[in-house]
Amino acid sequence: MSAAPILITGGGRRLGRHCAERLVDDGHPVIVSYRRERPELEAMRSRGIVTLPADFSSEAGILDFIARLKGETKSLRAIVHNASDWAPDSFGDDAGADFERLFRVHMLAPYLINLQCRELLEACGEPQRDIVHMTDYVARKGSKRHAAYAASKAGLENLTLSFAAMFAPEIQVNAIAPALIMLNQGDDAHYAERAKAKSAMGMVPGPGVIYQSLRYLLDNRYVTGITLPVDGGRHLR
Ligand SMILES: NC(=O)C1=CN([C@@H]2O[C@H](COP(=O)(O)OP(=O)(O)OC[C@H]3O[C@@H](n4cnc5c(N)ncnc54)[C@H](OP(=O)(O)O)[C@@H]3O)[C@@H](O)[C@H]2O)C=CC1
Ligand SMILES: Nc1nc2c(c(=O)[nH]1)N=C([C@H](O)[C@@H](O)CO)CN2
Repeated sequence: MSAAPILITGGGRRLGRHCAERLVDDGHPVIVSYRRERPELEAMRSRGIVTLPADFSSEAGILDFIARLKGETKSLRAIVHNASDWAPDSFGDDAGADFERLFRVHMLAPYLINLQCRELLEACGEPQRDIVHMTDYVARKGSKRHAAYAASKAGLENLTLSFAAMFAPEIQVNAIAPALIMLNQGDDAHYAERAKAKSAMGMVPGPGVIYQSLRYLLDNRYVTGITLPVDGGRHLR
């Protein structure tokens, strides 16, 4: 029987893509969700990664994805909730709609996918099954410019505790809370220097440190209900 796949939501670029390709390197079948078609996805498909379109900004979009995921596989080894919208706060008429969108992407999608795909994880014949929530250092600190984003990530961090208790011992549920891992296009040198200075390590590590953290959680049979900080010592500054 072939191994059960690992699902990474928002896995078409950056951290999610890096982890998807490293998981394939390590012999896992992988499914990723993506929102926008991009050239990188063809390269991923050529490596056997299954790509499913998904927009989690509406409940209908979330439920549609779940239905298509269940048509794609009857079991899952793990689910990594990586999809995310790092939207700054808006102060106009869109503020409420923007807040609700971030709630749906960062909280409602993981909530409904966990509830409705629990059966796929429990159908996995391997001894360990995992759910990993990608949160953020600012979930505990807040953010002057991304308050709605930070609040929705704090909600996801709290869901880690509830689902860990709800799904034990069959499924382990943990979170990874990064700080600066990768810069974005358009981040200039001044931004980069200011962002690096926020942590004790003062660096932009790249996505490898996230895969190391994911690997640790996937390989450890005795860890559940935790949030693993991967933030260069932000709390020390
Ligand atoms: N990069 C960093 O330094 C940090 C990252 N993190 C967290 O780590 C995770 C990965 O970060 P990173 O790779 O930078 O993330 P990205 O900002 O690149 O977003 C990841 C993916 O989420 C998808 N996405 C965005 N909105 C939606 C939506 N409405 N429905 C479905 N998918 C959506 C995007 O798909 P598409 O491109 O197809 O639109 C994108 O590929 C995220 O959860 C992030 O919050 C936390 C702290 C620091
Ligand atoms: N979905 C995303 N979330 C976050 C991103 C990102 O690019 N996409 N980036 C950050 C920053 O690196 C921040 O940690 C430091 O400025 C946070 N979340």
